[in-house]
Amino acid sequence: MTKDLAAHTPMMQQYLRIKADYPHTLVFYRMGDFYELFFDDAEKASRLMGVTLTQRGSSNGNPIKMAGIPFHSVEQYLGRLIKLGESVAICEQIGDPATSKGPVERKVVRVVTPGTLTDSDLLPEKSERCLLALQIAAGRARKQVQVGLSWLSMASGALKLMEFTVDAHLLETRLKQELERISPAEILIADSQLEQCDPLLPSRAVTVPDWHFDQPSSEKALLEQLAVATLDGFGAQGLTAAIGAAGALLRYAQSTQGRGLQHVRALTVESENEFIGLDASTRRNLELTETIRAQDANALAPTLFSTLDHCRTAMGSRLLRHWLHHALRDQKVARARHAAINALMRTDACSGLSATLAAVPDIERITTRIALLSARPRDLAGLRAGLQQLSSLRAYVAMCGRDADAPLLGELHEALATPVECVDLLERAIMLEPAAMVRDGGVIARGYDAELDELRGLSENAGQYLLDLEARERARTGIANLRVEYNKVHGFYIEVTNGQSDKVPEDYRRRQTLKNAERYIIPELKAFEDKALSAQERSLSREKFLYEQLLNALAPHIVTLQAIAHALAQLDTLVALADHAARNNWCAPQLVAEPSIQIEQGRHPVVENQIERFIANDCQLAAERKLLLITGPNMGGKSTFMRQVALITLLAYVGSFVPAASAAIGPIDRIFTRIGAADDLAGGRSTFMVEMTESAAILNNASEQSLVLMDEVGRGTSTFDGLALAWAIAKHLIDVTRSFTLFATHYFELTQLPEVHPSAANVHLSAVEHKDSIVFLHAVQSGPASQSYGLQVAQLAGVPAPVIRAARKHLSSLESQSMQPTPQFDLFSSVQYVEREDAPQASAAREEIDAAPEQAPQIVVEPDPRAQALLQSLDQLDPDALTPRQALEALYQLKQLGRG
Ligand SMILES: Nc1ncnc2c1ncn2[C@@H]1O[C@H](COP(=O)(O)OP(=O)(O)OP(=O)(O)O)[C@@H](O)[C@H]1O
Repeated sequence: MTKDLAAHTPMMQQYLRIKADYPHTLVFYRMGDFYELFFDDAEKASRLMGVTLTQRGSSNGNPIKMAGIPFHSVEQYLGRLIKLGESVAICEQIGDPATSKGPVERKVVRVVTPGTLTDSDLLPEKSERCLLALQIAAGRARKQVQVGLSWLSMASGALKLMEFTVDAHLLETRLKQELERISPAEILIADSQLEQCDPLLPSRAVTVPDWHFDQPSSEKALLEQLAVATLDGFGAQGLTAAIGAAGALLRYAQSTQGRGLQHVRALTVESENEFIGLDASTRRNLELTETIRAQDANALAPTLFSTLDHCRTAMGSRLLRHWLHHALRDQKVARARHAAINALMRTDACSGLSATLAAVPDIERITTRIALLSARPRDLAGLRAGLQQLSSLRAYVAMCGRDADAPLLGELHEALATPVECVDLLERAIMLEPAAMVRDGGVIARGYDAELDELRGLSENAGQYLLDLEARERARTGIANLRVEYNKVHGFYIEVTNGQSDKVPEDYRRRQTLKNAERYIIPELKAFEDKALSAQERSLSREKFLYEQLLNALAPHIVTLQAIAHALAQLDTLVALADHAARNNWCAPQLVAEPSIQIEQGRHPVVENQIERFIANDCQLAAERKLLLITGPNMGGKSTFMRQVALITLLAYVGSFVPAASAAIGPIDRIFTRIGAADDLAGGRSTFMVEMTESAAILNNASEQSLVLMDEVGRGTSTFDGLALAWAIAKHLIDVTRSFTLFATHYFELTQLPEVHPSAANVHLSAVEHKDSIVFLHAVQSGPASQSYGLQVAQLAGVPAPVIRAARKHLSSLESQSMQPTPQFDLFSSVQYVEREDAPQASAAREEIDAAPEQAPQIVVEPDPRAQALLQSLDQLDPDALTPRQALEALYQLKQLGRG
């Protein structure tokens, strides 16, 4: 279409020339009050936005397909397109239609892309949207690759680099892990890397020419951007691949904004081992910020983030989300946060802080918009209001004894000093309640600029002036019905009816003759007209000028404002964590040097708020006890227990208090989970394949300081294969990786492992059978479980009675062939029930103890008449219907029954 430009209308020629620079981007082409899209863009837009596809004449003999949207609703359409991963180039009229020959000059003023958003209407409030550039190079050693990453949150100005070397066959897993952590909204790669990278990336990447990744020019661009002479101060020396990526990233980011990025002033280099490693599936399994079933209706179910997010500012919520995904291995950082939370909880500063923080707007994003000159008047009024809260926030922080016990609060106190000059400027310059748009006027405060005040005075006082003039002229001429008026065509005039025209003075000059009247002008009125007519226009343009000047005057404060925003975010997050800890009775964890995960009375941070009575459980792991084999019935609480241990460990390193009576956690480098059995049909991997891939990653990467959760490994294949694999995996974790491991299984054979491996121990989740049903006690007890209660659980789940009956029949026939038991049945065959005086959950609960392994498998069920009578009596009791006295009597009766 573009080949033969001359054959098109001049307007289409202009469009096609612009479109040629944005072949993969939808071009919103401004035509008066509309943005219009043409040709393929029009078709795509009509499909994606549901707008009508029409035609706009023809060009070069072909009809021009067109779709248009009104300019005032552009944000709404942009929002929809960005959500779908599209980018949009906004092309405005920049020439003056009055003086243009041919089509008005147009230019793309910005490109809106998913990874470079800064508009408050398009950005999610509580999460970051970042742009990431990626470069893969050959590693120094054979079969190794070097990966350079650079990412930028345009909305906050945070620019980061990371570089790592990895064996080529582990590239995919490793890259996925980082991408899941960083979660970029848009990825940039070099043209020549598309083929290699495409299968590794979660979404389609944007490609740019290879030379954009050129290292020397990228380094130069980075030095210029950061206004420094060397990158050494940031620890970025020698990160060639990552620096190349940063260069491409900055170039792209600048081109989308159509201007420099004056808010990108610092660089952070992240190292591979800085954070507690969480791979992609672990982040999901632990439901940190998304539920496992994020795609379906359960998306609204609570996550760790949604449970903890009592933040009062969006900055705090974003930081909390970041902390949950970036727990630092360094215990010092977490300890400082624990101390700050402790100090906040000691006083009643929290409620005052919460209330004050609620009045603070998103200073981080406003600062970015100031830097990009896109801040709106209400952004500035909000910023002013937020900064005015700083002194009272500081006073609350001071109440918490910031120095000795909680140096972090001391640092925040310092960072929250009011930037007096900046606040003063905003107070003087911006009206108390400014208009939404500068173009509407009513933004700059009175007294800020004498010229503006005068112009405003002129247009505001025009009415009074005209009345005064009318009165004066009536008196001077004696014409009682003389009127001073205005119309658009003739401007101001003095109207005198025909009967009075002989009284008209010399200095009146005729402007217009009507049937019954004459209209005149006098020099004074003419002078006023010149001034007044243009006053409003001039006052609007003066305001616009002053506003731009104001944004420039705020530029030197950007770094300070960013620091304040960061301090506010930290304070808000700490207050939210303190608040949650106080409300839910969480404790301060101890981070210790010894290998240990010792949790007393631990709870699941999310589930404890979901159900009425959560049973707390201990977890004891140490150098000499590193693997717990967890058995127990389905629905018994195994997964919940394992997850809660992982979450408590992670929360301790995030710097939060934890849901437990006490917790002592040693150094942790990674947390791995192999939980659930999800098919990866889209990725072409079966349940078992996913299970084994995840297990392989764990066995290859876990260390002595890793925490590993293994849930029913091996169940995706045949019983014997599964058992054999589970056995071998558990042994490897005990002997080779020596990681802290929670290993839930239904294979009874595995419960023998502790006999040969003293660093392994058996625990189980208890349950009791009652009539044909089952009561889960959810308590973790030592020793292996004895029974699966699979049929009872199936019955609870609504499996039809005939199926349950058939299963029961089949089960007994299998059990009677106990000479050749399958391992699965072994688990439930060598049990006997005995009654124990100290059973903790209920006097009628039958505790299981396992028979010695060498005993022949047999089922010895001794129906205990006392227990049955007790259960029956308990069953008949309705606690809600009893008076206290009746309850006491019932208790005596039960006691009596128990004695037999
Ligand atoms: N400690 C607890 N206190 C109270 N309720 C609990 C506790 N742990 C788990 N539950 C409840 O029991 C249900 C089942 O727990 P969970 O999924 O952990 O069992 P499971 O043993 O892993 O089951 P399966 O073997 O079928 O996967 C949970 O949904 C929760 O409501």
